[in-house]
Amino acid sequence: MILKELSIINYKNIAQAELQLSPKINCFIGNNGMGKTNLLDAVYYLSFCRSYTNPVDSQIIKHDSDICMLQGKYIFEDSTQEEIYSGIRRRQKKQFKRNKKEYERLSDHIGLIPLVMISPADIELITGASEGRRRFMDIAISQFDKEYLRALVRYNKALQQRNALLKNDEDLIDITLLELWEDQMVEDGVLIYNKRVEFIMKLTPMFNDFYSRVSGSAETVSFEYISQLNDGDFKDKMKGNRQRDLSIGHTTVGVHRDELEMLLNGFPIKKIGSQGQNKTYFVSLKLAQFKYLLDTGNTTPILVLDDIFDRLDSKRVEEIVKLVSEPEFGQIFMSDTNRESLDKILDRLNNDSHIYSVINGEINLI
Ligand SMILES: Nc1ncnc2c1ncn2[C@@H]1O[C@H](COP(=O)(O)OP(=O)(O)OP(=O)(O)O)[C@@H](O)[C@H]1O
Repeated sequence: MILKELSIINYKNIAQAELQLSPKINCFIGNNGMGKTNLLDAVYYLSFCRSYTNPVDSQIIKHDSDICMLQGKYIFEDSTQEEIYSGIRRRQKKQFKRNKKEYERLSDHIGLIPLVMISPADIELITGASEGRRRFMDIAISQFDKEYLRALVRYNKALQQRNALLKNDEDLIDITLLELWEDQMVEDGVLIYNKRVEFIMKLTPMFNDFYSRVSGSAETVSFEYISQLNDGDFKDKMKGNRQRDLSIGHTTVGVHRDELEMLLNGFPIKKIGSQGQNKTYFVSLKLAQFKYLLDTGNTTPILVLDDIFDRLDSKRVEEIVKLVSEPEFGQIFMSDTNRESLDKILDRLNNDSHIYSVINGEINLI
């Protein structure tokens, strides 16, 4: 599937843009702070109903405006078209429409326009808290598995409710209600766990393959899915921890505590990775996510590469360029600050490409 036309009004510093996009490569060039990431973020928004960089909708509306609008026209492999619209007003519920019809739930949209974004902010996957690594799994799986997304929404709600009960005085807690939320958490938690196990199992060889191709096999990498559900029954654990949870005031067992341990040459990459190795790691992880989505879904996802070549040596850049120019990669959006380096990359890609300049939020085809 490709994004054929994109219209933007008041998205961050982009006051207005109307773009007819290339089905293959779209490059956005400009100096720092000009709006390249904002443009790529708008493309991301139309897939996920939220910004990649800022979860607060009111902050994505251009500073001096009250309304922001995004519209994308997509064409699928079987020639069907989808028109996706989002309107965001300050202090109002956002509108999100598919072919002029408003979604009842935003989660219904997730997966329709699969997309993988690779950005410098992904360093958080390595250096940040475990929440970011769980979100990586959740976003990746939710794009092709509605059952997973629904279970995740129910699990999080049940967790919130259980935690709210646990904050009460122990004598005042309604145990029947507590058990009700626990049963819900167990039912959905087991489903989430099983799907995460399967996802990681299939993702691992793809990740290893990408990493060794990009790095020229210079390092060995791995990751491990760590969950309290790896051993023992979740229901028993939940019951066994109840007294402890009551005294602490929150739930200490469940898939909301899962972790993805990332290793480089057998050591935690968080502690020993160089900037280039970290970048190679998360780029390979995201490329593996792309491949997984491609193999699982029924349309080629959009790939968005925000400023990813910085801090990589020329050999690694060349390998990534070679990889994404393979036919299985479909439409690509990328940004860079340097026209010369981008030209070299495009020469090698030898593809149908559009190059745009981005200056203070104005976007023009060069
Ligand atoms: N809601 C908003 N309204 C107006 N401008 C905004 C808003 N949010 C962010 N900006 C502006 O957008 C600019 C940042 O744009 P962006 O992150 O896209 O830059 P970039 O071209 O990717 O730069 P870099 O090369 O440094 O990554 C900043 O000048 C910032 O002030």
